[in-house]
Amino acid sequence: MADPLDSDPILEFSNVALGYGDYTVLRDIDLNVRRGQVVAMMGGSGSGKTTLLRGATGQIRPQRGTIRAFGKNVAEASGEGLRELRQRMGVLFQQGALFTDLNVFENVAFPLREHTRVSESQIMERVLGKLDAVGLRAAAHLNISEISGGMARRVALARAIVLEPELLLYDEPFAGLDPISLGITAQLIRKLTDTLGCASVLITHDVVESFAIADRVYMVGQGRLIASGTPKDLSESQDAYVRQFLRGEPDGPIAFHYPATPAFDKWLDQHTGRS
Ligand SMILES: Nc1ncnc2c1ncn2[C@@H]1O[C@H](COP(=O)(O)OP(=O)(O)OP(=O)(O)O)[C@@H](O)[C@H]1O
Repeated sequence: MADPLDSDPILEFSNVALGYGDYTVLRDIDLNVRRGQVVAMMGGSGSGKTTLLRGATGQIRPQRGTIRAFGKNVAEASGEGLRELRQRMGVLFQQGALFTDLNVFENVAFPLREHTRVSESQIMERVLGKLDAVGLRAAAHLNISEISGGMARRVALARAIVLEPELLLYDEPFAGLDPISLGITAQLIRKLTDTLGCASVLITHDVVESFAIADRVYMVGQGRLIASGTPKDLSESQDAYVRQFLRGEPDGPIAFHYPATPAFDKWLDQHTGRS
């Protein structure tokens, strides 16, 4: 197999700043994700992980720099171009919002019915194939109210991969899972990345599970990229932020207090009459 490092990046951030209005959440971000890789984006609460994901999908435009997906500038894509880019990405949100009025099979079939014109027999084959990949082939007929939270996560995963995306983006895939479901989900993400030959980006707090499957880890904090490398590189890092995060220590450079912003100062002025 070709070395994935020789291939063009599927997702690439070059000197990117991202934020909302005139508030910059993250600056100077350089990262890339290649075919076959599982990449974990880590950082404390509010450090900007979801903001990175929004940048990758084109939901927000960078304040500076360039974000490319499949070689195309995401910020310049609109209309049909953006739809096409998004079809090549499977996004799995934390609340995998399944349609409760559809059964498991129809939930997974939904993107195929919506975006393709494949025949019913092909839909049957593809949907059962994807449900099989997540271990839920025999749950196809169940209603959403009849499945557990962990199973719902896997149904959402089957739905995210049914169009065979080249890039899978997961927002907190391990949040709220019991230890067994957590391990299963992590191994599933690794296996699907390998068998589909896609790339997976995980936004996560979970050090143990993501380090077990990631090829590369990016850690954000204090408004920038704090560290990047293999899980081993990060485990051996002497950086105080990285060490505090990995060890879950309460004391260190990761601030407990949410930082004051110009928007907060303005709000406070308006509400206290402070000038
Ligand atoms: N739509 C928005 N408008 C303005 N500010 C926002 C918006 N969404 C997020 N932010 C701010 O951006 C910063 C980063 O938020 P983000 O959701 O990216 O963090 P996160 O690392 O994903 O956090 P968590 O792990 O707690 O989900 C926070 O300060 C947040 O208040």
